[in-house]
Parts: sequence; C-alpha cells; structure tokens
Amino acid sequence: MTTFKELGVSTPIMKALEKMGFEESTPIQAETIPLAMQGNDVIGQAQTGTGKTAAFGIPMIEKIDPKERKIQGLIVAPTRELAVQVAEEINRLAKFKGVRALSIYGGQHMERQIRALKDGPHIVVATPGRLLDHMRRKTIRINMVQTAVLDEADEMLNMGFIDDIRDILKGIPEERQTLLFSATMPKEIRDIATNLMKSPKEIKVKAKEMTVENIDQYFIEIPEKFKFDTLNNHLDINAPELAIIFSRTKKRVDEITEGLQARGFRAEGTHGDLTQGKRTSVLSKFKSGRIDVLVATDVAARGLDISGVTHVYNFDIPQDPESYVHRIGRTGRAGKTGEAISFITPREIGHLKSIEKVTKSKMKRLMPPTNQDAQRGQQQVTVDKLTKTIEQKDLQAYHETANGLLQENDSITVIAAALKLLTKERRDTPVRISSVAPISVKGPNRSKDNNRRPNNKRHYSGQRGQGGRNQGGRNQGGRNRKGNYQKRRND
Ligand SMILES: Nc1ncnc2c1ncn2[C@@H]1O[C@H](COP(=O)(O)OP(=O)(O)OP(=O)(O)O)[C@@H](O)[C@H]1O
Ligand SMILES: [Mg+2]
Repeated sequence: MTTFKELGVSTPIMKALEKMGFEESTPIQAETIPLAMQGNDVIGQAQTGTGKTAAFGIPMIEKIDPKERKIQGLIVAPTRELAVQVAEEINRLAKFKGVRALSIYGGQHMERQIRALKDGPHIVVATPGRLLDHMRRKTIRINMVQTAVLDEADEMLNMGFIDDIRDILKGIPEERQTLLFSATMPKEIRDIATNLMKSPKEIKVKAKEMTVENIDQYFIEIPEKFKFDTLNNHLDINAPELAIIFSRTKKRVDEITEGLQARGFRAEGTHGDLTQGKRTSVLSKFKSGRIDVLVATDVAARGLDISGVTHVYNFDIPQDPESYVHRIGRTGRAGKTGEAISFITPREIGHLKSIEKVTKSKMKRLMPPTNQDAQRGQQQVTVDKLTKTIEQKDLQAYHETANGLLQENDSITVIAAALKLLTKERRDTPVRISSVAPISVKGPNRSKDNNRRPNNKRHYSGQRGQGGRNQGGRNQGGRNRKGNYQKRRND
C-alpha cells in the first residue's frame, strides 16, 4: 500500500486526507495520482466504491491556483445527485488549499446558479445538459479550464450524450488535460473516449471480477407476481440498516414505495420525474437514516456513496451487465461488506447467466423465504436486540419489576410477551404491482431516466418479449442472450 505522501501529494491536501480518515491510497489512486500530476490524460477504470473521486480530484486540485478566481477544473457527471456529491468530496479535499468547487445541475434555479458562478469557484461539477445551457447563455466561462473530468464516462457516452460532451470539450482550451473514469468501460465506449483525448494512459485496476468481492451476490428465481411479498419477507428477515431497491420503471418505483409504506416500512422512492427538491429531500432522509429503504430507478445506480447501505435488491434485473455492476456497487464500499439480491423471473434465467459472464462473478441461488421464515427471521431480529441489551448489563433498575412478573407468570410466557411487543407487526395489506415484460434480449430500449436523448444510436432491434419467450434450456438462453448483448454493443 502506498501513502499519499509517497505519491507526491502536497501538505494542504495531506491535511485534508488526514481529517477525512484516508490513511493509505487505494490502488486506483496510487496509479492515477502520479500519472495525472505529470499532466497525462488518463482513462481510469476500477471497481465501484474504490475511491475514483479522489483519484481524479486530488491531481485536479493540485494544479489549481487558488488566487486565480476562475474556473480551472471542470467535472461532468451524469446525475444531479452525483454532481452534488462529487463537489462535496472535492470541497473536503481542497479545504486547506482555499480551492472551492460548485455543483450546477438541472432543476435548480438558473439565477441562483448564475450568482454562485459569479462568486468565482475554481472547480465546477456539472451535469451535461445544464452546463451546455450555461455555455450557450454565456453565463459560465470555461476558457481557463486546465483539467476536465468525465465521471461515469461510459454512462454519459453510451446513451447519446456524446455530442453534448464533444460540445462541452470544444469550449475548453485544447491543451487541457482530460481524465475519464468509471467502474465499467465497454470497449466501444473506450474507443469513443479515446478520440476525445490525447494519447491517454489507461489504468485498469486488475481485478478478476468486475464487482468487488466484499459484496455477496445472490439471486432468487421468482415469478413476477410473488416479487413484492418476497421482498417484504426478505426485508423482515434481514432488517437491513439501509437498503436500496432498484426497479425498472418509475411507475413500479412508485408502486413498490407505496406498497412498502402500507406494510409499515419507512420507505421512499426516487426517479427522474420527481422535482429536484423532492429528489434531494428523499436522498438526505435516506442518508440520515430517517428512512431505511430507498426505492429507485437507475437514476440512483451510478456513483452515489451512501455509508450504511447493507443491502441492494434488484426487484427487476437490469438490462445491462454494466447497470448491474453499478447498482450493486451502492453497497460494499470502501472495504465494507454488503449483500446484493436479484429477483429473476423464470424466463430471465438466461439473462442472469449473460450478466454473470460479463461481470465474471457468480450469484448464489437463494430460495424465496416463506411467510414462516419471515416470521422466524423477524423474531430473530428481536432476539438479537434483546441479547445486545442483556450484554450491556445495565438492567438493575428493572430487576424488581421482572421478579414481580415472574411470580405471577412462568418465564416462557413473560419472554414471549416481551418478544411480541418488540417485534415489528407484520401487515398483510394486499399490494399489487403492475407487471412488466421480462427482460428480453430483443427488448425495448433500456429505460433510464436521466435525460436520454432521442437520437440514441444504441438501441435494441426487435419486438418486445420475443427473446424472453425463448423456450430453450437455460444454457441455450444464456448463449442467445449473450450473442444479442454483443450485437447490441456492436450496432
Ligand atoms: N484512500 C481512501 N481511504 C479511505 N476511504 C477512502 C479512500 N478513498 C476514498 N475513500 C472513500 O471511499 C468511498 C468510495 O469512494 P468513491 O465514491 O470515490 O468511489 P468510486 O470508485 O467513485 O465508486 P463508484 O464507481 O460507485 O462511483 C467514499 O466514501 C470515499 O470517501
Ligand atoms: Mg464514483
């Protein structure tokens, strides 16, 4: 392991790193920082949650002259939440150098942003659409930018942001340095990226698997109509500290959220149709633990770093293996462990295999828990809580009352009553989730909801459902689907 000092990081940033509790660099940081500080263009690929933000953030901050009140660094990120988060991390890193980062994104008041831009930030973190808006209105000056970063580069290039990115980069001096980062980088996307850069150095942190090994990956084969109750049972058994449930459509996100609330969970949903204010407030409630379950579309799949996320559920399996990697990467970050559980309908088993092939990791099969399992699981959660309290040994004040109770009842009854009181009441409010077609290779365009462009060049050909009705055996299904997956990549 390499220390940041060994990487040539300057004193003010060292001070910030110490405050942030970063003792050693992560592999992507150890490889990127020196190369980027020498001025190289870099394509950096490393698993989710391994510190890519600081890997590009530190060399960017190092190059900035704090006395020059002009935008010298520009970071482009695919979602608003991510832009905010990256700006926060940059500000933490840059605090003692007097360098300031500002996030700008759609859905926020233009006037307020313009005022904030006039305040002279050194670094701007922006979503592509809003940044272009400012460029066209000439309310942002990026002609002094020396370093440009595309975070989640493949995501932005993949679905039609390529022209936007090109337009953005055209506004920046040619002698700029360009850094491009993501946990996934399909070859074709990397080729596009390379065209935007000057003989980039490629850093790929060697890993056997695309996913980090501290995430335990499971799948449950389950027909569509049983998914919700299975999710309910699973949440009861696992009692996650924080869980994210990914679903394919905004409508299903709303329905799952309402269903979970009706069953007594503290859950809220987020997707691209909500106002920015709502999205921000849901996320901050989740971060602070005021809700335990976040239901989301892929808008929350990329880059979000929320500590305490112990479980990720794919209520619907995503179309792309890359999306799978990013979704499950919301847990198991910075060396912590996590669990990812994907619900697969029987027709989607082939798709599961194709995801496993690309990610080079295996999901273990879990049997769907029964209601009885859930009940037992819930009681276990209570028992664990009781045991913890017993271990704390601070119970003297209750002894007399306890004795009194035991004189009138037998101990089993008393404990059973305590367990009952402490166990979350299971509700069986009926919940109906409208159905969706299973993922099929020749399925519809992948429905993401962050400002996809209509001129999306990558699309699935064929009719909805065809591939999914492939009745071939599991392996055959996998082969077919993989074949189609590759076709999509090449079209
Ligand atoms: N050297 C380090 N030591 C300890 N913690 C670190 C270090 N570098 C980064 N972290 C922390 O690890 C977490 C994940 O970092 P970050 O969000 O940059 O990951 P990422 O690689 O960009 O992941 P993703 O692919 O999901 O975007 C953050 O909470 C960050 O503060
Ligand atoms: Mg990131």
